[in-house]
Amino acid sequence: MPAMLEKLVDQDFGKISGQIERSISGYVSKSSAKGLVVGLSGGLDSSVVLKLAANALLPSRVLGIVMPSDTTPKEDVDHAVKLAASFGVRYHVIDINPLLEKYAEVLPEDKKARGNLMARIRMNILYYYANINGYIVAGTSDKSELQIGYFTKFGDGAADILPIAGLYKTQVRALARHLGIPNEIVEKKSSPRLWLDHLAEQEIGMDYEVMDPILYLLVDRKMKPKAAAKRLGLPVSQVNRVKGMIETSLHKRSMPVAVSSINNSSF
Ligand SMILES: Nc1ncnc2c1ncn2[C@@H]1O[C@H](COP(=O)(O)OP(=O)(O)OC[C@H]2O[C@@H]([n+]3cccc(C(=O)O)c3)[C@H](O)[C@@H]2O)[C@@H](O)[C@H]1O
Ligand SMILES: Nc1ncnc2c1ncn2[C@@H]1O[C@H](COP(=O)(O)OP(=O)(O)OP(=O)(O)O)[C@@H](O)[C@H]1O
Ligand SMILES: [Mg+2]
Repeated sequence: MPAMLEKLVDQDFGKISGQIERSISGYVSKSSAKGLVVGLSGGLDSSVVLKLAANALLPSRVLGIVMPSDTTPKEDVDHAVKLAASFGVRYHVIDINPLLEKYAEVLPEDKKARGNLMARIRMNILYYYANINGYIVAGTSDKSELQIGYFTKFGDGAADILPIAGLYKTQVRALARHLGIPNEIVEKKSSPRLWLDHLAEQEIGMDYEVMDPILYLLVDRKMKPKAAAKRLGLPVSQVNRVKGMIETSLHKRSMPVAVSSINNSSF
């Protein structure tokens, strides 16, 4: 394993999970929320968030929502349901296909927009359950996805708290092992499942094991691409590609821009 990647994943995950769990319970009590709701895909990130939430709060204050579509493999649903049941967390399974079909009756066809619509339908359902229970929504984005904008704006990117926002994908995988998440989930290739055969690393065009050290040097160490490339023994063009993804996705990590220039301070 390359040295920089080894450094990233060689962490005290007992300490890290404890810190995240205290942050979750601290925020939940400060916000007077009765609990947390999280979308369960049967993938790595949501499984880790579920476990951290169940550790941080009583499992009875955590609600998991499994929302398969026609592009969700059955084994993902099985993994999500089994995991929630093993933690004693309540869950609902809601098939979002009828909703997608209704949209398809009035919208033009587009593969990517339909995928993003899935993420936004799921967001609506999570907030519905947050509303009726007095809960808040736990998002599952990790630092890799957040920094390159690999999420649907106002879809899976919409949440009230982001428990694993400080951890790169490779670190989330290592944390999952520490937390005892089943191997069938830990070893699953990351996928948004927004269309058939959709794989994250394929769409991004880079493996997380290569991208995370680049992100670390650019984002945390604030290194210039040339220096980062030299440090990692990679072509500078590869580092620049990651830098480009960070820059073009800035709008996804910011509040909508108030383009009006009206200044009320003179009234
Ligand atoms: N400069 C700018 N300033 C302000 N807003 C800007 C903008 N550029 C685009 N936008 C807006 O952003 C929209 C594009 O963003 P968005 O709608 O998110 O769409 P987009 O970024 O094109 O697609 C979402 C990507 O995230 C991936 N994803 C989604 C969900 C989950 C996961 C996962 O890892 O599980 C991954 C998905 O596979 C896809 O590659 C534009 O239609 C426009 O409305
Ligand atoms: N079928 C689904 N049911 C419920 N929630 C879902 C479903 N698909 C996606 N989500 C929600 O959207 C989030 C983003 O998906 P994403 O694929 O990034 O995460 P993941 O599946 O948990 O992990 P990985 O990124 O490793 O695949 C999920 O963590 C989950 O909260
Ligand atoms: Mg996934």
